[in-house]
Amino acid sequence: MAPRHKRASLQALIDDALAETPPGRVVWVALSGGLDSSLLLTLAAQACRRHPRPLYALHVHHGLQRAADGFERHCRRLASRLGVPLFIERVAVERDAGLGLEGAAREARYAAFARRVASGETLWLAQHRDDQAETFLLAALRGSGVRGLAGMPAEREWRGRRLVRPLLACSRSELEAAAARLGLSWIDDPSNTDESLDRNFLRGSVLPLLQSRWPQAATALAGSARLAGEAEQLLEELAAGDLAALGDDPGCLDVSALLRLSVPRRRSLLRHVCHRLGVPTPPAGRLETLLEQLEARSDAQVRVSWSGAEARIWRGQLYLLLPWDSLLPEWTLEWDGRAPLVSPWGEIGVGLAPVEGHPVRLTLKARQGGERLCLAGRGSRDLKRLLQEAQVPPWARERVAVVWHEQHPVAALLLPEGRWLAVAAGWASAVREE
Ligand SMILES: Nc1ncnc2c1ncn2[C@@H]1O[C@H](COP(=O)(O)OP(=O)(O)OP(=O)(O)O)[C@@H](O)[C@H]1O
Repeated sequence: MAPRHKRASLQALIDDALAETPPGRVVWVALSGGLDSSLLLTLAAQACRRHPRPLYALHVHHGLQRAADGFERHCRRLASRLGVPLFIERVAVERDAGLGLEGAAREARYAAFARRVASGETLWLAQHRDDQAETFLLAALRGSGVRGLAGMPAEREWRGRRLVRPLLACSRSELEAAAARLGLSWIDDPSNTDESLDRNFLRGSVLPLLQSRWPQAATALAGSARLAGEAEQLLEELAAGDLAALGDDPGCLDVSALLRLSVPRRRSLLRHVCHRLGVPTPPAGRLETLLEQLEARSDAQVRVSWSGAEARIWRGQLYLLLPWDSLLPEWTLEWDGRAPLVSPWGEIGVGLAPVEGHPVRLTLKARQGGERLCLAGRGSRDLKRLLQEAQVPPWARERVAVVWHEQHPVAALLLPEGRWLAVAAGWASAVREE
């Protein structure tokens, strides 16, 4: 959807957003029961009469406040009046996840969205311009760079789904006027007036004060968010180009090539690769530590971790990793070489069988040290040497499973990637082999 900066009727906005979804593809509306999403569902239902699409509403019941059942009742009434199938997802919000109650509720909500909305489908959210202005201010008050200041995109890919905010260009007062014209009812969330929460304080006290002096304040702040979004896109393009020049492998970057870039470009590239890999970006302090470590002696082994990810430097390469555990020394698994292999990190689609004859019983064990494999044309080889030859970094060697047939090691498999590192003579592996 091309971003709209000029005034357009609400109906035209919704029609445009709908036109982006091919006929037959499902559109979901995330319905909280508040004014904005009640209006969005109503307008979507009207638009779907003009341009038919399968339309569903999704309400997440957080169960956090007494009012929650009232939201659900309202959503049921509205959806049934509009003839839109409504799905209710009940979630348990993890209060102690260190995200604060609002953050934990958001996590639980998005997890519920991902459960219900299938890959390839579209989910509409009802945030509007004033929400965007608040998001911009919150980001500025945290000292964010352009990525944070860009606020919420009008649309984005999210885990294979499309997230769209068709009302992002509309002000709250436009939406209130439209809801009044349509005679809509909605439920006001009582927690929205609690100004101990930063967003509510901005909404209730700060923005009205700003607008009393600068009536266009919300429009201007949302406009700055849009410009920050464009700047961010340019930075992303630059980082993607830098990554391509470095070999296009986000998991492993050549440190000396990285050092030829300016410091801001290094920073931007590191954030970019974290995004590409789906690992959390390092907080500012950790990122600076990592940048300093890039200049450490090239033979030094470096490890910088942050919540949910870590970076290691080994032999002049920077690796960005999820903090995988090691295999426990006593770990063992029976396997027939054909069924999906259930590793401690999940199922892996690999296979192993004798070149001749029938599948046999195999046992996987954590590497103990001292294993030797008999390789075609090379004879008996120490697995440790083979791992060095395959350039398996030291931390990954803790995740090497050795496949045994009777008393003999016949293959070595890197988990959880499922990469074959060595396969003995007379055996054939399926999927990646090195
Ligand atoms: N419990 C929920 N179930 C489904 N969708 C939700 C829920 N809470 C929020 N959303 C979606 O996320 C958007 C932003 O949430 P936010 O909490 O800012 O809005 P709200 O003030 O609760 O609701 P509204 O935007 O409907 O007035 C909502 O517009 C709605 O599309």
